[in-house]
Order: sequence, then C-alpha cells, then structure tokens
Amino acid sequence: MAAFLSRLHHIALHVSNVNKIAHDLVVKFKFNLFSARLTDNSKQLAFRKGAAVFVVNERPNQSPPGINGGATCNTGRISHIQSEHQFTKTIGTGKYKNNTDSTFLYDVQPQYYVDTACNVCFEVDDMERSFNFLSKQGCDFLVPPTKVYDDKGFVTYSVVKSIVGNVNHTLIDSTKYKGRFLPGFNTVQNLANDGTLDPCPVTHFDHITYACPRLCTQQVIRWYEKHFGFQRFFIDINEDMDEGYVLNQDGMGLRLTAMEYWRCSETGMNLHFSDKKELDCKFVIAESLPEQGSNQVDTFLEQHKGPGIQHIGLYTEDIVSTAKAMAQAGVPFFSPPPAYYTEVGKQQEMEDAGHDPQVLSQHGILLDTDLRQADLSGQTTETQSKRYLLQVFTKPIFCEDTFFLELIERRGASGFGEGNIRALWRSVQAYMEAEKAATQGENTTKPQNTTLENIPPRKININ
Ligand SMILES: O=C(O)C(=O)Cc1ccc(O)cc1
Ligand SMILES: [Fe+2]
Repeated sequence: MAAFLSRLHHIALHVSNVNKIAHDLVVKFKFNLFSARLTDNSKQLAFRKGAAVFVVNERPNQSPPGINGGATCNTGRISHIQSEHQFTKTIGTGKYKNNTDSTFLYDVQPQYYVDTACNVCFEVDDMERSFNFLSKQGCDFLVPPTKVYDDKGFVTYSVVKSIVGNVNHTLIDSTKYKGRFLPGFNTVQNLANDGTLDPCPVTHFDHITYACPRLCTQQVIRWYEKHFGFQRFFIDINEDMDEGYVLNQDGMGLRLTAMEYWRCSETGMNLHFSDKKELDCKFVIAESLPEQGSNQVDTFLEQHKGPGIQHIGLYTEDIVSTAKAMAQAGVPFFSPPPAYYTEVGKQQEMEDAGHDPQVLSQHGILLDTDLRQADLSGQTTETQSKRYLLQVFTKPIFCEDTFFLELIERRGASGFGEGNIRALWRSVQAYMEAEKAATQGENTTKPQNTTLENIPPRKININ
C-alpha cells in the first residue's frame, strides 16, 4: 500500500530570472512554451517537449523566504484525516477568480535563494485517498488538498515535503479537468509545427538524480518505498543490495542507488503507461564516499546548501541529432576525457552499435554496452543481441552550478554503465576544478556558460 501515483506530471524549477531560462529552454533545448501564469507578484511558465514538462517559477524579488504558496493554509504536520468538504480549500481562476494573486500556484516558494529544481509533481488518481494515506504515515503537507477551478473544470492538488532537502512533491488530481494544462495557466500561442522532422526527439524524463549526504541513501529509499511504493532498481550487475553500486577508486568516490515506480502495480497504483516501459522515470541517489576526497556531489551540497536534484536525464530517440542540434543552438556540453575514445575496444564497440566513433567524440557522447542478458522482468532472454546506452551531460544551466541536464538514449539498456558513469564523473570534476581555479586565481567572475545575457526577453502572447 502506498500513495496512488499515476504518472510524473511535471518538474518545477525555481529561478531568479525566468526570461533567461525560458530563452534557453526554447531556443537551445527546443522546448515549447505552451502555458503561463503571470500575476503581479509571480511568473510561472510551462514548457513541453514530448511528455517532459518543466514549470519554471520566478521567485519574487525582496520577498522573505518561507512557505508562500497561495493555497497554503497549513505548514505543519497534518496527522488527522478530514473529509473532502472539510479539508479542501477552493480557488477560482479567470472569471471565477477569488484568490489567484498568490505567489506560486501548485507549488511553494523554496526556503533559500539559489536557482534550483525542487518539485517533482505527480498525478494521482484519488487525492483524498493519497492524502489520507500519507497523512496517516506522518508526511508533512505544505499545502493540503486544494481545489483550483476555471470554466474547464477543476483540479485538486496538495504539496508534500520529501525527505530530500528542498525537494517537494506536488500531487495533482486532474481527472475532473478538461483544459490543456492546469487552471490558472493560460495557453501561449505558438507558431504551428511546420511539419519538418524534429532533430531533437526528446520524449520524456528518463531519470532524476539526487545528490545526497553520506549515509543517507537507505533512509531516502525507505521513504520512497514506504510512501510512494517505489521499488529498488539495479543499476549494474555488480551492485550489492545493501551497498548500492559503489565506485570507490582512482579518485572517484560514489555510491549510486536507483528506484523506479511504474512497476508498482501490487501497491495499488493505476499505471496508465504500464505497457510502455520507455516512459519509466527512475530516481537515482548519488552519495559521495569520503575516501577519495571532496567531489561534485559535495560541491552540490555546499553550493545548494543541502541535498537536492543534481541533474535530470532527458530521454531522446536520437542522441546524435539532438546533441548536434542543441550544440548548434548554443547548449554547452561536457567533454569526456579524450582517452575515453581511444580506450582499447571502444571504437569497435561504437561501430558494433552502429555509430561512428568520430561523430560520438565530436559531440562528447558516451556509449556503454550492457552485458546483462536478463530482460526487464528479470527473466533470461533468448536473444543475444547487445544492448546499449548513450549519454551526454550539459554544463550547468544555472549560474550556481547546482543543476544540469543530460541527454540519454537507451537501446535496450535499462541501467547505467560503469564506463559512462566514470567518464561523466571525470568530465564534471575537471570542469568544476577548472572553474574553481579560475575563480581563485584571477578573482574574476566565472566564465558564462551561456551567451544570453544581452538577449531581450522573449515576448509571450497569452490568450
Ligand atoms: O550516469 C548517470 O547518468 C547518473 O545519473 C549517475 C551519476 C550520478 C551523479 C554524478 O555526479 C555522475 C553520474
Ligand atoms: Fe544521469
């Protein structure tokens, strides 16, 4: 028994300048700005690419940190169960408006001033049931079930605090809503698709990686198992049930452990996409190990002042064309150590997978072969065909280096390959060390990852 999640609805980012990230998402990452909520004291913009939706919230200037969601009416622990008419607060929008000037609808304001991805929002089939269940378990609700309506119907949402730093989970029940996105958001007019083939076939969020302090992994896993019915998922054949996947040598100290949730039907979840394994979104916990010195996970924890979302993997059906188109549009990617492409057998491995090593190297794309022969249900398969995983990391997309994106293409491989993890880790380390040296050496400002500072904000037309 667990909460009744049915799918990932969107991931919310909280930033100081929504125009900059809006420009990056649209112009560089080829997302589509499709919905917006603009009030006197807040901006919330929604961007879509396939099933991947980001809602970007601009935090208001000068506003004191704190829980500031418009619908917030209980910031403490809710341990009793209320019937819907007792606990549900109602908000009207548009001509039904009675209270929409609140700062962030469907979210709360993070407690501190750093750009951050901090809300993974899930759709639930039955808000009352999920709320009652999680409340009984002692979960902290930052927003209790709240109805928001317009002329297309209503949704009910609540916000529950997770065990991971500033990460919250908004739960949304939109079964009674016929609009395009969410009440309170207005459709943004976009140029119609001109019918040309999309060079960036990003379809959904593949995984979300948390950076966590030492020895926290088990606690995090237990929280997600108990409350959301997540299940442990093995990253690699060499992984230990208790220890996770440990890479602890050659300057790399990392424990990786992963969970997923689509396959939790026995917990009572209604799986809309259960027949589409490719729509899984995995949760990866990255914990740094002390023996090898300070590293990128520690840097995240320092800069971000606690655990949180370190990166998000965007699934693409064609990583080469996606990386190429995004790089041309100005997305900076990490470069793997040059030795990666000259390792014995690597070029052959790439050719066997049908890829030109030169092209992969040109775009910094990594390829790993999954040697496991078990299919997703754990059964041994007849087929001996190899399964591959291709990945590339973008450089941090916020100025604080606290968050980056990844492109990932899976050709049958469901985990994460050791070779790729090592190369990704090294390229991020090299980048962070160079940044640190540049900052300390000349005491100059950090080089810009982006070239958008002087570009005027994109005009948003709202219906
Ligand atoms: O390989 C991946 O995509 C992962 O998500 C694993 C990972 C986690 C944290 C890092 O700092 C580097 C790699
Ligand atoms: Fe990743």
